[in-house]
Amino acid sequence: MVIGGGPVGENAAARTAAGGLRTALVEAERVGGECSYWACMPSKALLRPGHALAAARRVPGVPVGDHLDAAAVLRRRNGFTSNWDDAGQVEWAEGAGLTVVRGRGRLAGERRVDVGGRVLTASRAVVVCTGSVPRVPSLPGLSDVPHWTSRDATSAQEVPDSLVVLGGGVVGVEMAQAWARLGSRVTLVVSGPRPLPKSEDFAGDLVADGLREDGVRLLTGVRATGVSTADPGVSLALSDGSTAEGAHLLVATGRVPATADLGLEEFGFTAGEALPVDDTGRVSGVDWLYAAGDVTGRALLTHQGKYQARAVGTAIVSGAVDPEPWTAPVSTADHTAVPQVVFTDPEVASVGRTAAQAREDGLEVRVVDLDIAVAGSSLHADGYRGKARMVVDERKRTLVGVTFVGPDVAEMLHAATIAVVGEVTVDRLWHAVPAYPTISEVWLRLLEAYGL
Ligand SMILES: Cc1cc2nc3c(=O)[nH]c(=O)nc-3n(C[C@H](O)[C@H](O)[C@H](O)COP(=O)(O)OP(=O)(O)OC[C@H]3O[C@@H](n4cnc5c(N)ncnc54)[C@H](O)[C@@H]3O)c2cc1C
Ligand SMILES: NC(=O)c1ccc[n+]([C@@H]2O[C@H](COP(=O)([O-])OP(=O)(O)OC[C@H]3O[C@@H](n4cnc5c(N)ncnc54)[C@H](O)[C@@H]3O)[C@@H](O)[C@H]2O)c1
Repeated sequence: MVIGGGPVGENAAARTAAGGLRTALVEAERVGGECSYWACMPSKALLRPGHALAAARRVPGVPVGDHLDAAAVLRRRNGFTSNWDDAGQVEWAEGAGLTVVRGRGRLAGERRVDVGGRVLTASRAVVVCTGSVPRVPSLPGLSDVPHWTSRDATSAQEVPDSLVVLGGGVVGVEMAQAWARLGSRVTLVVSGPRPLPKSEDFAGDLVADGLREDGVRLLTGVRATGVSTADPGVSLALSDGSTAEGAHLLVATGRVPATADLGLEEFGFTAGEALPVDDTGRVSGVDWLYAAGDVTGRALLTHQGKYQARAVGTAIVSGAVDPEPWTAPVSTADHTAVPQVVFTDPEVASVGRTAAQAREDGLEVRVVDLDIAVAGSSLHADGYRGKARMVVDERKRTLVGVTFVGPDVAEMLHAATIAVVGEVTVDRLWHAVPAYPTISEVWLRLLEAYGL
């Protein structure tokens, strides 16, 4: 039985059903989860038209207007969320052999789950895939002032006249750019020197430049100290004594695992904390309980959660005990090879460790940095600006991290992921010849700069 029918729960359930186990999928809101209705899909649908317009403007000879048709963009976004109707996803789940149970699941003893007073019992395992919820910072006034979370920012049916975004993580930068390009006056408040603090510094700097070019007022190095209502909207007091005002305030300060009200305390776990799991997804100390996705806090990304779900499903079906790393029931890549794309313009596409993380991990590291300036990039856009970094483990001569920043670099990421996961040596990579004239020729330049 799977609690939580987001992308991760769906995948865990489909895997056990395909393995021949009768599988129930318990979902409290919409089958498809946060990703389909208030996260990945609508946010990317809001961003894509702005990227297409910017791309066309960078190539002389393409006749384009100077602004987006916001109503058409919002209509297309509504289509990607099926107007927040999960009938299609339920149909898919039933087609995959799952029994969809509507309601909020709560553990009610060993292998038992209470859904609205009805207790279901799993013969083999229960998998918790309940995702995460927005982290609400303790900010004076915040609880009294209506504000947006990522749900509002991805589902708004009108372009706000102005928007203050608190938090310069992935949600903050993506939503700041999406709404700025749709015509909103956006202020982004970031406590550090640049947005995207978990990425390489140059990534945050280039994204900051992109946001400023789109008219975003970027305030760095300031903390929010309080929130109050203003006419119209919201006023955010800042640590330098100034204020940021807007029609709406988006609080984008991270997420916490959705482990509250799940009956986990009875098994020794703390509500609000991530469920500790091994690499097969088995929850520490409870041999019939598994978890995958955001609720584990391992990597808050749809693709990585789905990878964990495939491992969990395989582990449950096969009953494998202590399987080897890099086998199907084990999500080994979570530790060192997680890919992510930040869908801003410029995009940030990265996998594995940043240079700083690799050094912290005690690796003997060599870093190669380059501007992305090859025939493919100059053909792609006039004035193409981008950077690439390759982090090499000098002992093994393999890549442990790669970051590309620039327009349309997302599709270059999977090659880097294969190199990191496959521990391909730079000497063998030399023989992976990039096609001319593509942006991927930067791979050849990186290897030449390394000394090959
Ligand atoms: C704005 C935004 C944009 C994002 N964009 C991307 C992106 O582009 N790419 C990417 O990889 N990641 C992205 N993410 C992250 C991604 O959304 C999550 O990593 C992903 O949704 C996690 O999937 P999940 O199934 O673990 O959880 P969720 O998608 O949160 O699904 C959990 C499900 O469990 C249900 N549930 C919770 N408690 C119970 C209960 N007790 N009983 C029954 N059901 C319950 C919920 O209703 C929900 O449907 C984004 C996140 C945000 C906020
Ligand atoms: N394209 C994608 O893959 C994508 C897009 C959106 C979200 N996500 C994932 O969803 C998760 C949630 O995203 P997120 O942006 O909410 O979280 P995040 O952890 O990426 O960023 C939150 C940011 O808020 C800042 N912050 C925290 N408290 C603050 C405060 N009081 N004042 C000011 N700043 C504060 C943090 O320093 C951090 O930079 C992330 O793990 C992210 O990877 C992925």
